Amino acid sequence: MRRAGLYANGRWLVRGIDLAIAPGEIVTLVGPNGSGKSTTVKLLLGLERPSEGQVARARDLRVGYVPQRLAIDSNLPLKVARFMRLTRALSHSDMVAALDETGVAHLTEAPMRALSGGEMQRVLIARALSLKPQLLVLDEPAQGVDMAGAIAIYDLIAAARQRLGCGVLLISHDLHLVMAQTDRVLCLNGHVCCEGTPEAVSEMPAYRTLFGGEAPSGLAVYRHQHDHRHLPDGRVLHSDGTVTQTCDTHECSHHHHDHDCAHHHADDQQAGKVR
Ligand SMILES: Nc1ncnc2c1ncn2[C@@H]1O[C@H](COP(=O)(O)OP(=O)(O)OP(=O)(O)O)[C@@H](O)[C@H]1O
Repeated sequence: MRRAGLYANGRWLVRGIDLAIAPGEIVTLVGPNGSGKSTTVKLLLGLERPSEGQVARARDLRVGYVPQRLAIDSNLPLKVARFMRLTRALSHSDMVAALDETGVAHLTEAPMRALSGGEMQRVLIARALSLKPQLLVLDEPAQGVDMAGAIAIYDLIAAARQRLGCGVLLISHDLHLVMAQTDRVLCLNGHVCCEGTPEAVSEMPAYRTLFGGEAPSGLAVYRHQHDHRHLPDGRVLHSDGTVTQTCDTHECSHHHHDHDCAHHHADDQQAGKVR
């Protein structure tokens, strides 16, 4: 989406949102309550029409969506197997494979209302994955799940991304946990207030102002080595000995942060964006 905004009930809910998700990329939206994360997702999925700007999706894009919560009538005797096939035809073996991928194949015959919070999330993710989505959208998938469970959920999302090569858009409040599995973070507060790799964003003043004490100080998620360093004259020395004028990473090249990109370019090499 380009410069997308939504105006409703006399105010802008979000404005000026630039967001693109590449196949195989995990993008996470973080931001305080009411900052427009769900609204951004609705715009992206076409559930809301932008009041300004553009939103475009690939034609016939298969989107797997994991909603924030599911209202199930607790009196309804709905089994997991039935729930998985409620809205679309799915062979038994595909259903079991999807449940197996998220570690809940043993619950196929269990009633939905008996599931724990973590099991419910895994069933919802399995249902989204059974579509073989090209884009997987998850609204707080580890909500109400303890820390070990949340880490496991983010790990299985990363594994699914690897297997399917799908793009992933996550909404999350688990700043520390989700960041280890994220290529790029957008911090929202009605607009995109900062953006970049998790390491870069966690150090940005705008992010730290928004999240205050909640913000992890210096993330322990340095998954990749710095592969280049900035020479005193501003040029960039790469690990293979070549020298270029700029680091030319995504986060350094395309936008308007008032930060010095030299400090914020840790790991775009993984995403194939360097040079
Ligand atoms: N259809 C709508 N009409 C008017 N206002 C809306 C509508 N949908 C959401 N809002 C308002 O827009 C703002 C952003 O809401 P949104 O749900 O996108 O935030 P969020 O970042 O997802 O919040 P949370 O973390 O609490 O889920 C809120 O103030 C909300 O009350």
